[in-house]
Amino acid sequence: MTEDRKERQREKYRAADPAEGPLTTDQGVAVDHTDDSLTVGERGPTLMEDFHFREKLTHFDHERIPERVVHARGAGAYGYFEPYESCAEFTRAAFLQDPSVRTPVFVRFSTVQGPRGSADTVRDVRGFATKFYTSEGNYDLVGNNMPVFFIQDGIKFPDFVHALKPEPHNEIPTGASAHDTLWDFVSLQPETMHMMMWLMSDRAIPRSYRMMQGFGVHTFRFVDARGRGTFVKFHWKPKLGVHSLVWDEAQECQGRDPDFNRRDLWQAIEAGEYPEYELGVQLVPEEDEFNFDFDLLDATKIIPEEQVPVRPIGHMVLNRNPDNFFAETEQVAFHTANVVPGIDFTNDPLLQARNFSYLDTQLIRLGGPNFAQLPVNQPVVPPRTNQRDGYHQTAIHRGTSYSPNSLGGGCPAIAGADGYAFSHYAERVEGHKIRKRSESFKDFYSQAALFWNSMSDWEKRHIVDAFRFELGKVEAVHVRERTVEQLAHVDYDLASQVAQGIGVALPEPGANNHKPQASPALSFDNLQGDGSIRTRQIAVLVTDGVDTGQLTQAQEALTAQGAVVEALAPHDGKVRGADGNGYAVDRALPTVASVLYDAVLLPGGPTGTPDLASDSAAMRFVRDAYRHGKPIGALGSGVGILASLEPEGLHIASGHGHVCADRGVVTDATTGTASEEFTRAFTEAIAAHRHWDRPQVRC
Ligand code: HEM
Repeated sequence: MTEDRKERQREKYRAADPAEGPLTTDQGVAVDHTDDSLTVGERGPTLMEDFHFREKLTHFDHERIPERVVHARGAGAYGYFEPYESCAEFTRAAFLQDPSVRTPVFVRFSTVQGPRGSADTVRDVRGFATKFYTSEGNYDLVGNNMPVFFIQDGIKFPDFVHALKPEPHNEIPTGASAHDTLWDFVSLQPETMHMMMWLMSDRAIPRSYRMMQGFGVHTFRFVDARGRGTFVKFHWKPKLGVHSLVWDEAQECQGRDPDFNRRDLWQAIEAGEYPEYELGVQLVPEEDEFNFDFDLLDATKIIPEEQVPVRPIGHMVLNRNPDNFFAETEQVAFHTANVVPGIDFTNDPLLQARNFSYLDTQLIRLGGPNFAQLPVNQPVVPPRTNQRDGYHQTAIHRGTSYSPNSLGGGCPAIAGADGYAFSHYAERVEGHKIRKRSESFKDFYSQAALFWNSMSDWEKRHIVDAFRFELGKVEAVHVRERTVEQLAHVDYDLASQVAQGIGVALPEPGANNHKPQASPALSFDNLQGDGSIRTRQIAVLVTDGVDTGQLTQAQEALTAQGAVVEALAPHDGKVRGADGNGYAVDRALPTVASVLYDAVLLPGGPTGTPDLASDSAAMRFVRDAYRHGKPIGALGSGVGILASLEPEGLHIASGHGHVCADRGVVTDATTGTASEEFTRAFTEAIAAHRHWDRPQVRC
């Protein structure tokens, strides 16, 4: 660990500088003792007059606030956003005008269903909420890692969330969607089908917050300086590519490291590997509003990228971890209605509901109307409002607080219509007051089918497995059957495979008359990123007798490319290399597992590495890495360890050359060095992330 990192480690535990003075009460009175309460004699009762004791306990008793009603578990980071060029052509938003202007941001990633203390790697949507502290006030882009939503109208949100959340009688399951009430709702509300396809895909188990997309979901509106509107959909794309876990691994991760995604984000930023995302927009001129076979106001629909390409307009870098989780990540308050001049709403009924809901819920979650004064929520431009008083008011306002006002300038002036002020887009609307879903919202299956058709074979396999897992946990047989009937409207083959897995009758082919269209941009195969292996976690399994020269060579080659290499051994401390020298172990095998790493390397040694082959944790590590499609490298006698798993079905290519590579397993049994050829082949295997076409292993 570098000195700089060590210092940062120390810094995060440092409460206050002792040189600044002693411990005090809330009133600033110095305390002489904080470990024993004031009692009558050594064994007597505690005295009421111990104000330090009472204050300390009282404050502790009031430390909790309500968690978010959804998206309770999250992780946040600060950073900045820079546009690539001026976007004046379609928006007047100040932070999108000048490439030399950096706008500070705070981002919170989250899961939706589980409580604050639930595990990270559950099957769920991930929130991706960004607060831009712009020169014209705060703009919040409150998105998810999936571009569509479950419902079309926000009035269904309480119903949907009640169905999704743990069931009311026993509060089970935590952080999971595999239960009766959710699937009951889903099977009765077919507008959910498109989103359920996304939720059953690997998008719902991202490898890292740094490796997932983000979407604004709704169609918003850009407004230029002349007041002209353009429809816009927002996309975040991670520089490292889009990568996911596999379900079996995600489940094990929930136990091995419930903080897996949170830790990953934190550690990458601490290591200076700053997550980076490109912001892209799909732009639709207002006159083209009705040129699509779906409604732009329907949040259960995407605009296929092949139809309207995503135009990159800027990038965001996250480069600072918060200092205090509660103060920043917990108290941050995002709101879809926090917009700035140049960005406006559309009549999407889901968006309209959100524009009410966030502020409303934050009034209770953050205890009153003054939470915009919390440091993480404060705009960089000083607010000048007529809002006064209320719980937790920290400002000392002077003067009057009403308008119009003639008594001495106590009230801020109103910016002119041609000033920088926000003025709502002057959309013309008219109609009768009715409760009715638009006919243009009623195609529930075409885009669910589009998503399915866009998947590669391995993605389809994972989706079928996910449906089988989830519905297999549903007790009510009629709910299973009804869901399969819905799936038959999406794709009959999909429905049949699911039906077979969950033991229900095959449905009649659905009235499915959508054209077999695909959008290649939706497949993981086309979202691989820049092909680098930066920040990938590589485990090297070592034991006494290892060839330290070969090990160091491989380690240096991988770290030079930005990968993080950790040596794991059956015990902590050091292993004795074949040359007699000690080699430092990073972690003991019993404390870790393959699910916490992206790839594994087995170096060899002149006398072989028999200890490893007989270590059950090490062998399980290799087996799991193989099952989960992870890259595996082996050198010299390390290849023998892999070979010992061949009877279980693990496949190793054999060839005439030194280096053999097949479906992410890269070996070189003939040499004692990590040659350039080996390193290149292993690096390519890691960059591909996973290798799904391997034969199954028996274990
Ligand atoms: C496109 C659909 C939606 C997306 C992308 C979305 C996204 C998010 C995200 C990312 C958060 C977490 C914010 C944070 O990190 O603090 C959140 C929280 C929340 N969402 Fe949504 N949401 C959607 C739909 C809705 C709807 C329809 C409603 C209600 C009508 C709603 C109500 C809430 C509430 C009440 C919270 C908790 C906010 C807080 O306590 O600060 N959401 N949502």
